[in-house]
Amino acid sequence: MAHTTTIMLLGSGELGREFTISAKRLGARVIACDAYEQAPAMQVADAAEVFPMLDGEKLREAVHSHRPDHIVPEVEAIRTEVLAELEAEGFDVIPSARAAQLTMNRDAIRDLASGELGLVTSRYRYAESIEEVREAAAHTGFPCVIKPVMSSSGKGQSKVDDTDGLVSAWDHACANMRGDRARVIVEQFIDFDYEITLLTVRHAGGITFCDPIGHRQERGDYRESWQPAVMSERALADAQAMAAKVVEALEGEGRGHGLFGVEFFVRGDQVIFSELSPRPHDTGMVTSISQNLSEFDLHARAVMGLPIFGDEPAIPAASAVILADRDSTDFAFEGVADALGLGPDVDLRIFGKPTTRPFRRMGVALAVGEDTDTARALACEAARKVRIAYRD
Ligand SMILES: Nc1ncnc2c1ncn2[C@@H]1O[C@H](COP(=O)(O)OP(=O)(O)OP(=O)(O)O)[C@@H](O)[C@H]1O
Ligand SMILES: NCC(=O)N[C@@H]1O[C@H](COP(=O)([O-])[O-])[C@@H](O)[C@H]1O
Ligand SMILES: [Mg+2]
Repeated sequence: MAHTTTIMLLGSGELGREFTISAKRLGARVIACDAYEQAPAMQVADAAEVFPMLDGEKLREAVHSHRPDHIVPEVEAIRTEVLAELEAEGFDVIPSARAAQLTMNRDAIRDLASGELGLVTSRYRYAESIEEVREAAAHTGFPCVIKPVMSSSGKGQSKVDDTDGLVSAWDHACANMRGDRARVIVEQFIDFDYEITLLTVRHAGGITFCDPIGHRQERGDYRESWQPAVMSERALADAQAMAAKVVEALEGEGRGHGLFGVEFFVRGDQVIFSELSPRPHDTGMVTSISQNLSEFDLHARAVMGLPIFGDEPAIPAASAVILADRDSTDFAFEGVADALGLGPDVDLRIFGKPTTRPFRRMGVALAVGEDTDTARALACEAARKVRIAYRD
């Protein structure tokens, strides 16, 4: 009997919104979940459920009531023990409950990558008190980077130049961590030449890679990304081999299918593994303009078990973020016409988040160009033209 694929999306931000559009184009029904109403993906989904993704009871209840064919995590902070239970009951968690569990905790994924798989990473140590932070920093040396083991988008992260900075970095991490575990990773600061995200798709036909995406981060959060990033053949081959290894290791009891954003630092020909998302990556929003099938289309195909033929060559393109700078519940976007008026090589995605806060990502400008430098300049110019007009 014909059957409509139902997908339950856990987290409904900008990445989920684009994924929902891709999945719906292929005939899926999408139920978007997040902690607040009118989240970006909810505005384009078939149905919505509002509850905190860390509330295990509510999560179980929502899954049991909708009985989705696929459960697609969109944020990192999810009650992952419940995902493991649901997987054991026969639900398909994308890419697997193991992947969600390991990547939610920096210590778990780092132990796997560095310890079990032997990938090159920065020197690191964990700490659960200021005394342990001091010992860890003595091990990594200065400068070092301190991050809560549970956080994303740079929350609670600081770069520390000498022992004087350790107390405030520890306090900042504790104040901005997620969950109830006061635990940080202290990492050697890598003075990289550039950093990349390697979108890696694991699907029924095997593993395929997108062209590498270069990006620039501020405060641990991305500001601009571009594709294809120039890399030596050797560095690219090493990054691909490391990405394939870590992605394979995340399969667990699930199918392990989906798109992953694998992050690397590159210094000369040396490739250093940083972390990965078992889902579309924010820096990968550029693929909405650079690739025939975007990272969202590829994730939707991999989730739904649909054909993926191989590499998706990118044309030179870039993305630049549009950030809010204060709290507001009543605002509008100005300058959209000016941004789009820059020419046919420019496009925008306005996410439709119902409220702003300082540094919250509200939209992204996209551009193509003769080369990535031209595309970057154009995307940044377009992003600057879009302004948020606050009315409260
Ligand atoms: N050890 C390091 N050395 C140099 N730079 C680093 C290091 N760790 C992090 N950074 C910088 O901070 C950025 C964010 O770090 P990371 O990806 O670990 O944070 P995150 O909170 O997981 O972000 P997201 O969830 O958006 O991926 C990196 O992309 C890089 O620019
Ligand atoms: N680096 C992870 C990332 O970019 N995640 C994206 O941001 C949303 C949360 O945004 P918000 O904090 O503005 O609600 C998430 O739902 C996801 O789409
Ligand atoms: Mg990251």
